[in-house]
Amino acid sequence: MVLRPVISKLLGKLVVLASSSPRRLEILHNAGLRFEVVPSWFKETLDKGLFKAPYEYAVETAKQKALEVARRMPFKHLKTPDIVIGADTIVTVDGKILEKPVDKDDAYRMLSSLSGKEHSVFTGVAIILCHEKENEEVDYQLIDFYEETKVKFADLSEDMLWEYINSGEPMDKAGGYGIQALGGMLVEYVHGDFLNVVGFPLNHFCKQLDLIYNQSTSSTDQECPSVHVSNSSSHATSTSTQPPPKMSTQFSHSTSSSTKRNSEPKPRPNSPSASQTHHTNDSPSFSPVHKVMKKNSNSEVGEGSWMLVNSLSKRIEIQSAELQDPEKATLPSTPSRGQAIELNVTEHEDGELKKEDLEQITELMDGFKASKALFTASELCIFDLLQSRPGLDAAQVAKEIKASVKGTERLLEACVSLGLLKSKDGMHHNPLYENADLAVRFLRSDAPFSLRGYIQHCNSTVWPLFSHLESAVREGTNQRERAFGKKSDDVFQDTYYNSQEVKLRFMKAMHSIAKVTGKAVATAFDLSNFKTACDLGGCTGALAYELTKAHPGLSVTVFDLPAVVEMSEHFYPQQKDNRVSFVAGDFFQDELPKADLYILARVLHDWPDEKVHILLTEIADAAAPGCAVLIAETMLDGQTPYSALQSLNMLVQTEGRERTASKYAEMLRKHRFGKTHVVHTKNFLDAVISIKIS
Ligand SMILES: Cc1cn([C@H]2C[C@H](O)[C@@H](COP(=O)(O)OP(=O)(O)OP(=O)(O)O)O2)c(=O)[nH]c1=O
Repeated sequence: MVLRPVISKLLGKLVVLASSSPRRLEILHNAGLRFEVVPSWFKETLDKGLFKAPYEYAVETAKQKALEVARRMPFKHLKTPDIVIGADTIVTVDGKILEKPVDKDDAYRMLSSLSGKEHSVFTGVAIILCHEKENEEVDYQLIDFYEETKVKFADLSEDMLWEYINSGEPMDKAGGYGIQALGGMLVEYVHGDFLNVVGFPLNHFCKQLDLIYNQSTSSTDQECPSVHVSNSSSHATSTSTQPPPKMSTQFSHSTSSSTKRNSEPKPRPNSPSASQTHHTNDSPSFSPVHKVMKKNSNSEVGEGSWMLVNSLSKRIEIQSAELQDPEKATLPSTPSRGQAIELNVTEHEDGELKKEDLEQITELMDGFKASKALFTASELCIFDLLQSRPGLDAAQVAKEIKASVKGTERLLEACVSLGLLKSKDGMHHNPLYENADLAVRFLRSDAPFSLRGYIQHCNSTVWPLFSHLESAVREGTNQRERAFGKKSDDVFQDTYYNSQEVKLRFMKAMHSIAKVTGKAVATAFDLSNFKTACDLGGCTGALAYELTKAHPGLSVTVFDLPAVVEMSEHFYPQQKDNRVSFVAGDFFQDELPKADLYILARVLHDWPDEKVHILLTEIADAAAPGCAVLIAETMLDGQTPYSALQSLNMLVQTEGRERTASKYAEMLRKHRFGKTHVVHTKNFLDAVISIKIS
């Protein structure tokens, strides 16, 4: 069994499947592979128009899914994987690419277009071998391929179609069907790898692994070998980049155009055959990144390695530079950035820009309008009004909120466009409004996870501060004096010791975030070894109550400023959990309560490094060996806008910043904490725990 010899090569390696597909997980698990699952955050929005053949889109998407995880893990998970596997499955018919249907009508459209026809299913696969070097630089070896399987559907009646669609099965599957389940009833024949249709071409994958681990001339443990051109039924073109002088990053790259498994390899009309690829050494290749395949001087076609010069490698060069140290990453010269930026905007032959080309930039430019529409609707209590009285029209809403009909109408329509409200035709086509699911769950005041407090804080405090962002960038300081006329070196003394209304509003904001994130943080790690915890800056106790709920043997002391503690019972008047107590104090001034576990949730990001070290020194002095620190923050990962924008937020509001997990680990190490682990909770916050060593 070709996989058996390969498995032994993979044992002891950290293999990561960058996929949320249960089918892919099952296929690889059943084949005996042991791996971790880290779903990719890559948004599958590559412009299909940039690709000459459908499978190239699948291969590029698979690459980007795998690359995103390979880059993120050192930050988010504090570990570099050895191998990351990404995959993308698409269905093509009549030259169109069918991905997962967006709704039932889309599924109907897809399945109707497949009825009675033979179509192709392509799965692109990317394998990234990560070689971490002693100086923590990471060499990536990129191998990708695709597999095509032909599938023929029977003629499908309308009843059959809708019965299948209403089963719900189509919704998370490319082409809107699952051949391995009910969808099998639609299929007359399959030519090629069945598992490839389900989502992962296992056999082709095994052959690639065999090439990498059993046939390469040098072990992958030492350096990146070029992948040999295989003479099996697949054609493969091996290319490698000359590592850029300052980076040790190397890429070898093979794209194999697979033919049907049991047939003689033969070029197909819509895909490059090996000879075609070799001969097109200067035509723009099919990837959205305009690769120019240049044959280097001494290599013969098909034998040697090809010099791959493209903004893809430049873009990955930017990324691997970030891996070293985000603070020091310097982007290469503008041309490659220019190329990287042009990826999303294509000039068509006649020079006009198509709407979808501008969507991304328009969304960014309009983002602030969407936020302000949400904040305004929340301030005007529109979500609470429509929760108690759904089905009001604009005039009725305007009357209740004492606003103009004209303005209320515009605001309501904007909220509908943002998915916050729903509308349906009333009398004389007069729209009637009600809360959408998002509003019901997060925007009404009495929702269990209401974010209304945080939204009020954003509208009243963050928004005015962000309007001075340019000054904050120029000066490197928060903008409280410009926005509120108050010079404050201590945000909390200022917030908590001025008007009661400001103090309460801020606490409501912190409370709403803690309510939404509390359970994820409280359950991120097994805390059964700890009996007492001290939640420093624990505010209303929202996290403390989640901790005692999740860990029956744990008692939690919330340690916060006197002005906060006196207000905390306002948030839990009926609370009778005697394992949560409140102690007033200032963690920079006063002695910390003794505890086995010290918790810092959204605290350290408020302070500059030097203040963080003062606090960690206090904790290290109070904590005996074996005690722990649990930090809950959004970890900078160079990928998601949320953490980067949060760091801007800290710039305008405080003297603090967001940090990477590895930065927190490094700061903790200086205070004799080690064995640091991080969990990405898929919520606003990630959690880091570290044990006192001495
Ligand atoms: C055609 C076909 C697709 N599929 C599934 C496989 C994939 O899960 C899905 C195609 O969508 P993909 O985007 O390839 O994968 P995914 O979104 O499920 O997971 P991820 O992106 O995180 O890797 O369709 C079937 O399960 N059966 C089928 O017959």
